[in-house]
Parts: sequence; C-alpha cells; structure tokens
Amino acid sequence: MSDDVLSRLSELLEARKSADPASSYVAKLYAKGMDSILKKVGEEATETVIAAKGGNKEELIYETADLWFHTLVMLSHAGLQAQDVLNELARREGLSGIVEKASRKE
Ligand SMILES: N=c1c2ncn([C@@H]3O[C@H](COP(=O)(O)OP(=O)(O)OP(=O)(O)O)[C@@H](O)[C@H]3O)c2ncn1[C@@H]1O[C@H](COP(=O)(O)O)[C@@H](O)[C@H]1O
Repeated sequence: MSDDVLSRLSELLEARKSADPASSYVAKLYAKGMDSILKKVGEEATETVIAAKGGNKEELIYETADLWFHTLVMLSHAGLQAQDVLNELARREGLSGIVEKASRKE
C-alpha cells in the first residue's frame, strides 16, 4: 500500500482491531465503543477551537493532530478509512473545476 502517513496510520488502526486493549490506546478506545470514541472527537474538537483562539501555532498543530487522529479512529471503527474522505475531497475538487470552467465560459 501507499507509504504516506495517513495510509500507514489507517493500516495500523485496522491492525489494532485485534490488539490487546491493555497494551494499545487504540484497541482500548475500540473496546469502549463508538460513544466513547465520539466523546474524544468532541473533546479534541473543543481543544482545537480553544487553541485556534489562543493564537499559539504549535498548540494548534498539536490539538489538530489529536483531532485528526481521533476522527481516523472514528472512521476506522465505522469501517471506513482516511482514503474514503480523501476520495470525497478529490471528487469536490473535480466538481469545483467544472464550476470554474463553466463560470469562465459565461
Ligand atoms: N497518533 C496517535 C495519537 N495521537 C494522540 N494519541 C493519544 O490520544 C490521547 C489524547 O487524549 P488526551 O489529550 O485527552 O489525553 P489523555 O488524558 O491521556 O486521554 P484519555 O485517557 O482521557 O482518553 C493521548 O492518550 C494520546 O497518547 C494517540 N495515540 C496513538 N497514535 C498513533 O496510533 C498508533 C497506535 O497507538 P497504540 O494503539 O497506543 O499502539 C501510534 O503508534 C501512533 O502512531
């Protein structure tokens, strides 16, 4: 598979589905279930907003990484991967290209 960070992390999150919750943070989250994962996503989203308001770029990067990571765990628990979201963004990019071309013709 591809060697980018998101792909590697997606593979790791998939592998953690059969890992021991005692030795893995991700396996522990899976064992707690979707509601607990969503609670973490909500907390990390709030911490990201607070960091953005605070204006410290390092804090914002750190909290956004926490948020992205927990949304990846959420997707994985739902049977999805980062690539599914990247595909949707690519589809929208394609759509905006079509809209741009159409508006240039007008
Ligand atoms: N990228 C991450 C990552 N980002 C954040 N976190 C964890 O997410 C948690 C963030 O939650 P908080 O800041 O609220 O800290 P906390 O109080 O310890 O969290 P809670 O106990 O309240 O859930 C911390 O425990 C971090 O360690 C991560 N844990 C794991 N990964 C990746 O996932 C891989 C698999 O991890 P394990 O399953 O632990 O092997 C690792 O190799 C990493 O690549």
